[in-house]
Amino acid sequence: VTRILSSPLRALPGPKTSHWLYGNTREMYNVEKDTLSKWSKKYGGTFRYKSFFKQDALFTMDDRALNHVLTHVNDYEKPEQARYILGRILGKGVLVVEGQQHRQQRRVMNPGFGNAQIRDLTDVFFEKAIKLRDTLLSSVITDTSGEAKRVDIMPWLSRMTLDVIGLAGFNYEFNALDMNEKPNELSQAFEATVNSSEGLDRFSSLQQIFPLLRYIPTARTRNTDNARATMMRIGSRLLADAKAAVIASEGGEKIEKSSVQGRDLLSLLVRSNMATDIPESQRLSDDDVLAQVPTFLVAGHETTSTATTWALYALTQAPEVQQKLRREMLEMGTDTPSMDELMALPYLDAVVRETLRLHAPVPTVRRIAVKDDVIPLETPITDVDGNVQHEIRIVKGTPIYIPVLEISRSEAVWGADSRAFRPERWETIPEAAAHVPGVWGHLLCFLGGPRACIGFRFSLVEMKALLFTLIRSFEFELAVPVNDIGSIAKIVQVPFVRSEPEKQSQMPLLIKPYQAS
Ligand code: HEM
Repeated sequence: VTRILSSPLRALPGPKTSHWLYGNTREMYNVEKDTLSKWSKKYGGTFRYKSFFKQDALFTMDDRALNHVLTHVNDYEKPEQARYILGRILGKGVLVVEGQQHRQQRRVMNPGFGNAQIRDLTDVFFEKAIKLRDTLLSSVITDTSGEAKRVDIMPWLSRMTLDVIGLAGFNYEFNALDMNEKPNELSQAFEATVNSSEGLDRFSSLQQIFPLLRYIPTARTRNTDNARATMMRIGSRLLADAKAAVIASEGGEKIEKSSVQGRDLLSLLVRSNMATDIPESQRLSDDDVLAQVPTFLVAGHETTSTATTWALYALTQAPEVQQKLRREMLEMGTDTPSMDELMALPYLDAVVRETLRLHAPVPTVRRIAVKDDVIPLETPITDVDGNVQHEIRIVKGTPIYIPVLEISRSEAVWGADSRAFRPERWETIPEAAAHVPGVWGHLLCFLGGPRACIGFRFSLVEMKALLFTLIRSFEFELAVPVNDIGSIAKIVQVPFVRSEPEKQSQMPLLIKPYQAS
């Protein structure tokens, strides 16, 4: 109560509270209602909202404020509820830990995600993209009459990125694209954990808010525990393999070039952890290394497949862009360009940027202030008493809401047509976008600062390999009227069909093989 009465945010403009327990949080996550855009027009880019139990919280789109929050990682941590849910699935992986532990993990992991390491994985991206293309051609679009076929592309892209993260992440074959294979043990375990955190029921939501309730076991928690045990068992085997391969290669044994072993993220992590420039005290324990296996799965699988799903959707709505992109890529006389050739295609690059600007898979990020602080502002605000404020005082425990997607769709930054899909806009980047504190592309889709997405290069090359392969081989149209497509916030923001809500997420496309005229 004292926190509510003494909150320095009380003088900031902001919406009324709609619920004693949830505050404004439920409206904020309802993407369909476009609430954030309405509120930022009404109250400005920085305003107060109410979090759980009507606690004052800060929403900000201000570059300077965001830069402050994202770079002071010791003062702004992930909310405990988010860490609790992720931690139950991942253990103490890099997505979950904070402070010294996080710095230590990032230090050992960073070398695995460099340009050279991703270059070495490009053949895996193409192998699986081509496998997807061939499976679609041979088993899904079997009609030879040239008629387009309706296909929900989401599960296909999801299988492709699962296969990629398995192989490139820890040298494991999921064979998710194999029509004849049953889902294997690891993919079943992974599905079980994701399903148990998706669409949380009321009791699980309450467990997040009231930690004591977490001690009450439910069917959901038991499922998660079982699935986690399976992931850990298989992960331990993969870790042992990775260690053996690294030791063998240090001993001069040659690893066959066609094998992924030794190039996958887990092996690179093991190698970096053994490197002589890492002091003994800074090395990761086996448990810490193991926790990165489900971390890679959660962080690197649906994110990239969802982004690619939205890219295909956007291309169906801009047929001239789809054609121009296809022309650029067909000019390259190979199915498997090198990473450098792929990354040098200018229009493909603009299409990927424009997709991640309009359809950032992670639309919001939240943080909690762990101490009292003063946040500087680029754009001063006028509070409800008429005072102009150049900085904002906040107290320990204040939630901060970073509206990743709202910022990249903002008219103030991207102009009056900010909600239109127009890759050409990337030829001249507006001045207002230059200061967005993101690690990539003047966007916050991969966040910024020391906790920015470690896998952003990995996902960009993977996404481009997918688009390169699919757009050269197929023509895509939307199978339902465009107004029927909505989006819904799950772990990532996914599309669904409004007239078929029971099917949850899907992206029905009409697909036919491309034939040059
Ligand atoms: C389009 C695809 C992707 C998007 C949009 C994306 C987005 C993000 C975002 C927004 C964060 C910050 C989350 C937060 O701090 O609250 C993040 C963190 C992370 N991402 Fe990605 N990601 C993508 C692909 C990948 C891939 C392919 C991998 C791994 C192979 C990956 C691994 C990670 C990891 C390990 C973190 C935690 C980093 C840390 O806390 O230090 N991501 N990602």
